[in-house]
Amino acid sequence: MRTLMEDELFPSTPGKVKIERAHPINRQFHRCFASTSTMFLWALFLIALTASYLSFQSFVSTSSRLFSSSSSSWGGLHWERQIRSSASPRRASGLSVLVTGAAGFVGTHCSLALHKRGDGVVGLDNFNSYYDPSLKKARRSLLSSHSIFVIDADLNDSHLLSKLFDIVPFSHVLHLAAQAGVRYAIENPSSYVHSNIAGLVSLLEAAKSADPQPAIVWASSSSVYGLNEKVPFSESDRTDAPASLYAATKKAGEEITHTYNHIYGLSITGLRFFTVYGPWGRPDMAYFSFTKAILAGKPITIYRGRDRVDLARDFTYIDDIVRGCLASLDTAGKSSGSGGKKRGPAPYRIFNLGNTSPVTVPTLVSILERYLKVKAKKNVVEMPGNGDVPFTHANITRAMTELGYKPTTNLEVGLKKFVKWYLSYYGYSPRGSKTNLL
Ligand SMILES: O=C(O)[C@H]1O[C@H](OP(=O)(O)OP(=O)(O)OC[C@H]2O[C@@H](n3ccc(=O)[nH]c3=O)[C@H](O)[C@@H]2O)[C@H](O)[C@@H](O)[C@H]1O
Repeated sequence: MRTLMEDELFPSTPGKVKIERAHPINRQFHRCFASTSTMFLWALFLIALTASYLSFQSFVSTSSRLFSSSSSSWGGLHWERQIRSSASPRRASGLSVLVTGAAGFVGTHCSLALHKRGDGVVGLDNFNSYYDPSLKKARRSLLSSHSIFVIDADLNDSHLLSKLFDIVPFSHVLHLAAQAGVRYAIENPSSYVHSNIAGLVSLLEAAKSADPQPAIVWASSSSVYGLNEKVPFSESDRTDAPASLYAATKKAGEEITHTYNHIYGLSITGLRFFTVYGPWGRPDMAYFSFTKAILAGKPITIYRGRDRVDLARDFTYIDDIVRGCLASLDTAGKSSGSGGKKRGPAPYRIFNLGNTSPVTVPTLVSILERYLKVKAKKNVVEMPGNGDVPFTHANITRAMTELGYKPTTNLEVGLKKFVKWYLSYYGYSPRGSKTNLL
């Protein structure tokens, strides 16, 4: 449909317009008027373009503020000096590693282990409020007491990432930053897209353009096996039936990293973690939230599968996972490209990092009851259809062969260490009297 303005400017039938001989001054006036109105239209167009750009920018910065608990600030000579110093290895042929999600559970443990053996480590974390940020800040204090610098910024800040790779020729990235949690995806699906898809691509873009390109080791998840019924789960099993959006974004991550390996020659290692637990763990996970509730005398909800079958997980202790992560970094193989250009093929690997001995959820609860010396108030309900899977069980043959991975901590021993940490961190005295509530 033609608009009024079009009709005014471009008459449909020439015969409709009476052509008058105009006076020269009149003609000039008309020409001038015509060019002024064209300029006016262009000006309008440019204003509209600028306005939409500015509103897009403000949308981007608003959403990144929404996803991050604090506005990040970075830059300056002092800041760059801190980054360089933290990234410098203290041993010959040491690695220089950017750890994303460094104030997270696995990120903190890996950063400490890398630093301990003399590698350089720079951390990145957006300190979002998915779970208590004060725990993340406490982990950061632990890291800074070992001179490990953690930048407070979001993965989607591409300016920051490219600046970081300009300042430091990182040999490796250990990418652990993610929106975790299987069931929370029902409540906040976009947070999974923001971190696990957009954030991942933002990181890979920066890494592929870096010179040198780092090797990437990153956290996928056992959840990619979804409704797979073949046990134990092997890396070659099908992973095209995810049960949650979390699982789907991790599976997408495996495909996305594959394209960056294929097009740009980035060395990629994806690690499928199996329900990792331990000291400094995640408060949203069952072993942690059950501990809090049991000590507070509150009931816990235990999910049960179809036909009253108990759910089971291949719970894997944090120290075993850390060894698997470091072995992955050590054996990663170099990226083949530089500055965005592929120069040859690069490794693409996927490993299960599990414990190979699933334990049921009621057994987990009974171990906690024993260590906490408190009986749990149990509320057993049928597993809701919110993304959970009935069981997980890792085949770790590939990780054993190629990484020398060998888990050594069973759930009994691992939970004992967790409970000891929990009681001391949250201020419970040895005799059981609380000095500081959660
Ligand atoms: O391996 C993974 O890739 C994932 O592991 C972890 O997921 P899950 O294995 O689901 O761990 P977690 O929540 O501790 O529930 C454990 C069991 O307790 C059951 N469960 C849970 C809560 C509850 O209230 N009741 C209950 O019975 C529940 O049904 C389940 O059977 C990570 O959170 C996830 O980020 C991802 O890394």
